[in-house]
Amino acid sequence: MSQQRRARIAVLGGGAWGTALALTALRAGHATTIWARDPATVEALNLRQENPRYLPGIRLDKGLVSTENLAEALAGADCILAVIPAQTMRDVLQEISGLLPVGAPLVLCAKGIERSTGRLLSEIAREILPETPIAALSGPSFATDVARGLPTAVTVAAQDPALAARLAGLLSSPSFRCYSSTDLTGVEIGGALKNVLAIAAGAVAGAGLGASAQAAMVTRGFVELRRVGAKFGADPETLMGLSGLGDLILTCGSDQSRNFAYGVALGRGDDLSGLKLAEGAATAGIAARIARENEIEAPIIEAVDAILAGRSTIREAVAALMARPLKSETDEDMGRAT
Ligand SMILES: NC(=O)C1=CN([C@@H]2O[C@H](COP(=O)(O)OP(=O)(O)OC[C@H]3O[C@@H](n4cnc5c(N)ncnc54)[C@H](O)[C@@H]3O)[C@@H](O)[C@H]2O)C=CC1
Ligand SMILES: O=C(CO)COP(=O)(O)O
Repeated sequence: MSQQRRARIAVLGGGAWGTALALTALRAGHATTIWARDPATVEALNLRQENPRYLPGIRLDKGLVSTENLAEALAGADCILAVIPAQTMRDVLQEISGLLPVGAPLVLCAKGIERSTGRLLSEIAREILPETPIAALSGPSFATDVARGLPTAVTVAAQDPALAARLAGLLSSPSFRCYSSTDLTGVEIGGALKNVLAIAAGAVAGAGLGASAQAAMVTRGFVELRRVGAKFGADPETLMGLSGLGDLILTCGSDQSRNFAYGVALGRGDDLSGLKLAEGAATAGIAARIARENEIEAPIIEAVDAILAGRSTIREAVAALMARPLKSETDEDMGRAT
């Protein structure tokens, strides 16, 4: 679908990804307002075309508007992008309930599972905003790459195919290509779990266990992602796409990934305080619990949880993974087999 008319886009969150997505919306020709709660960020965005706290060193395009006032950001919006950390999504959705223009879709752009409930972000959104059309945007996309206008492709998913296609058209621009999907669950699961697996891959790298171990960890981690996805009813093809395998490839091998960097620090035994947002650290525990409760074999996700909770060291976890009973590589309980 081609690009659509000039719309009003409200972006909730003035962090790295919120700013980058606001730039894509602007470049797609839309009037774009960022709601940020930090006054210094609002001022920097409005007056200096920069976001020194979250996107240092990147000069932003002219035309972005930012406000601390939620009602002002949402007034007249045709589409809202929610770009705050997954664990804060519920609070922010509660704050915006009552302020949303009727019929305007909400696009969830965070990657995670709610730690306290095990809910996907779309489930939380439906619970709090039952009248609002819900979508999700996910895929391999570092904020700095997107902000710099480097070519990027993502998936925009909504259960309603017309909505998914409309949003993909709305948000696409020459450097930002959105594919549409109706597999909202699959797109969300891929984005949430790849963060946990990026921590695992980073930990292997940080502990100096070698590139071969890292490749094995990512590959077997992907098997776990597909198993969990199958349980949630995700389409296996979605998980092979941008929001699953694509994002896993990106984040499991690049220091640009905050989750990978978090894993590297973990593997080296460095101090973890002061590191940037690593959503996988918040999702690991609940993902492991979901796997256990549904009798899904997910030893890597469980190992990340155990390491983060201090129940295991990385070397113990890797030794345990290597000592698991031998089995067929393809004899798996996944979408393909169920
Ligand atoms: N940075 C990236 O390259 C990408 C990030 N994402 C996802 O986007 C989400 C946000 O990530 P980033 O923007 O990169 O994080 P960030 O750490 O750069 O920014 C987070 C923003 O959320 C705000 N925030 C935090 N708690 C809040 C609350 N309770 N109420 C309102 N605002 C709050 C912060 O003030 C900040 O503006 C995450 O789920 C991440 O996985 C997805 C794709 C790419
Ligand atoms: O999700 C991302 C890229 O697609 C960003 O990854 P990190 O949150 O690990 O930096």
